[in-house]
Amino acid sequence: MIKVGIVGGTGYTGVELLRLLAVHPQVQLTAITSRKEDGLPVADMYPSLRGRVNLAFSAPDKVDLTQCDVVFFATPHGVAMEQAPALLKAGVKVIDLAADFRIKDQAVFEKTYKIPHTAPQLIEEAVYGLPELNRDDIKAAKLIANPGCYPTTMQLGFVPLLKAGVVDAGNLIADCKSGVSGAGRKAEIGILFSESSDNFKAYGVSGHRHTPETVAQLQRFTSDKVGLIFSPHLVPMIRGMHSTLYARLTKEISNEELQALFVDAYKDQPFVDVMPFGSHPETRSTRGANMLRLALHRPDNGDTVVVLVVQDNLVKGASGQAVQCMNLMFGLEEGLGLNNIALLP
Ligand SMILES: NC(=O)C1=CN([C@@H]2O[C@H](COP(=O)(O)OP(=O)(O)OC[C@H]3O[C@@H](n4cnc5c(N)ncnc54)[C@H](OP(=O)(O)O)[C@@H]3O)[C@@H](O)[C@H]2O)C=CC1
Ligand SMILES: CC(=O)N[C@@H](CCC(=O)OP(=O)(O)O)C(=O)O
Repeated sequence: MIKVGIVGGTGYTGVELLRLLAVHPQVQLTAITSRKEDGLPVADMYPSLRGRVNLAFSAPDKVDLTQCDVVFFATPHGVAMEQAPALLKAGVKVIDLAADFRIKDQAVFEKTYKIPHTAPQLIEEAVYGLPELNRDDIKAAKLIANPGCYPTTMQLGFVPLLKAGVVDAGNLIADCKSGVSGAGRKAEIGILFSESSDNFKAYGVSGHRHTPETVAQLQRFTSDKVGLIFSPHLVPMIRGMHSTLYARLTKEISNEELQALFVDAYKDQPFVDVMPFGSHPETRSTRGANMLRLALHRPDNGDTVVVLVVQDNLVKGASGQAVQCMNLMFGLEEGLGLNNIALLP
């Protein structure tokens, strides 16, 4: 059994890890931290875990995380970088759901996140945890930088087009919508029910911290310079993300050939579903499931390809993806504990 620790067990991605790992056949939950809820039984806070998780939250300084085989950090940016060096030295694998190790250029990281990097020596060895594009490196990794939720949709939607060299890499557009749980479980005016329900707004259009992460990753798949306009929106639902991606075609290509690029790219990927050309994927078809679903369109058979991508921001966009990485790191079947079907309706 793999002994698992979770730092930040009370947040949305933390409790989503608990939901997935409580029924994972190869996992023994060993330590779950919270600074505010030290001593509180996990199931008292989350009754859906009654009878499934018998641990209590512990303050981070009261648990010895080196007894774990792997520690997930479901914490704000800047926490994992403080603790990862000692854990790795003790032979513990680390999966960070935050951005501490996602960006290889330290100066870009510090400018984007406005915090100094305290473990720059680990940036190079960290592996970007997107299994569909990095599977072999993840298998050998000791430190995983789990991708952001928006970047997961943008990469899996754009990469087959970039790899094939059929679009203008310098003018990619991503119009994305996230459910409110994407902002985490915290008291903030903008995510109060009365502010975010019956309302719809863009944010971060002049610059969002997921742009540098996404551009750097997309750049690996083309020799042309990548340019990306990314417009995130907050949509009044709890879970779910819908990204509408636009790219200008630069080569003669039929719709069948376009579709074949995606079918080929993802035919062996259990957690990416390429729908028939012209479909309209819904966020609820991924709710609670580790699944990213996409479909291609070509309006009026013109020179723009539109890729519609949906996922659950907390599962394929965060905790499910992290468990997928854990399975690969420990030589387990990639889908272990991740094969449930989305809730419908
Ligand atoms: N929500 C989403 O859809 C996604 C989130 N992410 C990323 O995952 C990470 C977690 O997000 P989310 O679950 O939404 O966040 P939340 O705000 O919901 O939860 C944060 C958790 O971290 C703990 N925590 C906060 N500060 C510290 C600290 N200094 N040391 C130790 N623990 C701390 C909190 O508990 P306590 O204060 O009691 O210690 C809490 O359990 C973030 O980096 C986020 O960007 C990535 C993809 C998607
Ligand atoms: C709705 C909402 O607020 N979403 C978050 C993204 C959540 C996520 O993936 O972010 P990290 O890079 O922080 O891990 C945001 O836009 O900041």
